[in-house]
Amino acid sequence: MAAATTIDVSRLSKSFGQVNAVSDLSFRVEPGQVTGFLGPNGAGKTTTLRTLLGLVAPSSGTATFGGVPYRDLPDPLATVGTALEASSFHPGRTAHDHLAVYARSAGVDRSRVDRVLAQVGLTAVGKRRVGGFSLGMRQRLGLAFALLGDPRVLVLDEPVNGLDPEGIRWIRGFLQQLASEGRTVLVSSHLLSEVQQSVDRAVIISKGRLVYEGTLAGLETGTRVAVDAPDRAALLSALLAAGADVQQTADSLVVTGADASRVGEIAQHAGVPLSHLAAEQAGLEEAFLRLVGSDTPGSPS
Ligand SMILES: Nc1ncnc2c1ncn2[C@@H]1O[C@H](COP(=O)(O)OP(=O)(O)OP(=O)(O)O)[C@@H](O)[C@H]1O
Repeated sequence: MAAATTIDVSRLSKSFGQVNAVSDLSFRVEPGQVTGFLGPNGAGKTTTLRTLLGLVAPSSGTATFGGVPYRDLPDPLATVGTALEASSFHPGRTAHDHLAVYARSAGVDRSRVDRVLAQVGLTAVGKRRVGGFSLGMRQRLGLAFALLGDPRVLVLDEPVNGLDPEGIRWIRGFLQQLASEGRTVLVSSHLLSEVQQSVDRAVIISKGRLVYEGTLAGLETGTRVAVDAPDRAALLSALLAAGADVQQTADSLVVTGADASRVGEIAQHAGVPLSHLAAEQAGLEEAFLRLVGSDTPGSPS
């Protein structure tokens, strides 16, 4: 059995009535890296994370820590730290009290409270009521909460949401530090741009299904080829007949999923002389939007 420091999602499906929130989803998250769990709003990220943490029962499949469901972990707090909802703190309590109450009920040493407040940069405001905290401060408190049991695995739902640019810079270093200590760090976000500086690997889902798992660099190397011919219609039908994925722009045809030499070959085979053939690097954001579909809420159209 794999160690309880990996996250293993295997053939996971979850339906709410007619809605298939997650469909046959499989991926693995390894220690020592920050992994982004990405997809547009409604893609199924929260449902997956809630299933992983035993808060939602799967319709089928499993979501475990090295094969062990959350509820069966021998020492869950020392194994997994979670931050699922940044705003669910009682406004009348101080940050310190929140953590102290939780530490006591969980049997965590009280000295951890000051330690985690310092780790997330909240020492100076630890005695202030949470009701006056900004969203960014509540996000930091959520992270402190997740770290209380000094867990080997961190599952963080949208921790960057609401942070200002300085907060985003801070969390980047913070997450990388946790990963460099050998921890497993899974961070969800609906915006690639929010986390692209922070993550080493990405698991991308759309409409409940896996659309990409790998490094961000690998996502970026998806090349596209701009191609044109005096007889563009003949070129288009040759490419389509060869099964290429072709889009038409004002300037040329754009082929994805085939390299320039293959596109040249198709044209030559069809006897279509070319006027233009160039490989272009698709940008990260563009590759992401292509994977998740252009109906992403809030995405530039
Ligand atoms: N308890 C529920 N009852 C009914 N439908 C639900 C429930 N929870 C989630 N859904 C539906 O499942 C789908 C996936 O939702 P989910 O919250 O997992 O997506 P998400 O990727 O986390 O999105 P967001 O970033 O907006 O939280 C959506 O269509 C949502 O409306």
